[in-house]
Amino acid sequence: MQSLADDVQDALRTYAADDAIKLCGQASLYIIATHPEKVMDLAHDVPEHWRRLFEDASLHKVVELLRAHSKDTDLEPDAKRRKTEHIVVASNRNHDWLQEVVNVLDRGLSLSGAPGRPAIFEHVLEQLHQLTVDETEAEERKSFNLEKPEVLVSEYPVDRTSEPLDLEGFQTRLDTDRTPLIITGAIEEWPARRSWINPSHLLRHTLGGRRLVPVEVGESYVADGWSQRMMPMREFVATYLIPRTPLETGYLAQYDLFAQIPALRDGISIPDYCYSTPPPADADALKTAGLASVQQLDEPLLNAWLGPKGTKTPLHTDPYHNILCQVVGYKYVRLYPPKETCRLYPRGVDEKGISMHNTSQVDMSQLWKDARAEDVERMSQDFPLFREAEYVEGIIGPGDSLYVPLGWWHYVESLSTSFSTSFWWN
Ligand SMILES: O=C(O)CCC(=O)C(=O)O
Ligand SMILES: [Fe+2]
Repeated sequence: MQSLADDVQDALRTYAADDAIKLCGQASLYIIATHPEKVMDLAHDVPEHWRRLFEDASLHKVVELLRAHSKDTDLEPDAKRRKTEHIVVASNRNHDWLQEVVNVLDRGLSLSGAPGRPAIFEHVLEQLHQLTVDETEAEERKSFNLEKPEVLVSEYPVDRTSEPLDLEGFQTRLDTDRTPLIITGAIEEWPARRSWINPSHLLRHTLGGRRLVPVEVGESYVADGWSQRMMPMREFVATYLIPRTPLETGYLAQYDLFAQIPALRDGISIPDYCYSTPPPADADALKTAGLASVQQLDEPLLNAWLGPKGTKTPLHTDPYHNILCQVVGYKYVRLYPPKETCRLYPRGVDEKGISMHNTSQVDMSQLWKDARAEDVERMSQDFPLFREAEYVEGIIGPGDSLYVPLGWWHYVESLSTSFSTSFWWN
């Protein structure tokens, strides 16, 4: 690891003179090199030049850790044994130097956004990938719970395509009909349809599961005790995805995992539908989406949604059209048109002052499956108009893509382990 540390150190030396000195003065170089942790603790949520310092401090810390590790392994005279030792030490999770390095890299990446040195981060991550690619883990031999749910018999099913739909066909439908649609077979060619089924694929492409990912822990984002935590992918997989009955729900939700892990991005592609021209949004749709007019996106916004059976995304709206692609597992979806907003009881501003107008007060999870009479009764007392609201519902399974028009309210609950990708566009 000495040579990787040298690479990073050299790269920092070459560029630091230009950047850090210009932005923050000569002393900053000394400070980030000698006190990287202190700078990293300070540099949250701040202007770019501070994020640049955070970035460089993170890389200096990485140099320190790599050097310390190579000193440890230098005690071992046999170079060949030393090489394998990297992997053995790395697999000893109680003393995992690699995890320490990855923690620093991922914190550096997520908090700074790597504004100045993405290539150095990429280089280090690629080298570490080579080191971990042969590791095997107990989780790798386990599988996800992908059992097929019972068929949903509904009076109000979401429309479903009966034959393949190309961009032109989708555009024609958009021009005539503004309702949700389940499209089958559109993502059959995605490599992700085959690879994401295996926990081993996720672990292999996240440095043996060491990459840190944000996980929402708790029943749903409006439930008491809900929190967000950064944790290694391996911990997320072992604690929340593999057990049939985990102690609590953990959901890697609405997160651009593909920007962080480009190897996963290779498994999918942006559906052509995102390049259609939606009809001008009607006033109801804009109002429910909290918009005066549509803000044009240059490119679709990608998000990963990875979780066990039982994740619940409360009834809400988004200010975009959406193609929600179901890659692995099953989800129940229920959708209400924008004109029903007055029957859906949007929330107000929460205790932290955050606007929750795009989220309904109605707890759908108690109302659709195995609903208890007393919950339904309480709900109709608290929200008397809710029962009258028109909706459509359905189950999306592996290979399905759900079109959610802008401003439509949607509730989503996973019925098995599930991995979906959403593409927000307009
Ligand atoms: O899949 C989910 O849990 C929610 C998806 C969603 O709300 C979205 O893609 O906008
Ligand atoms: Fe959504």
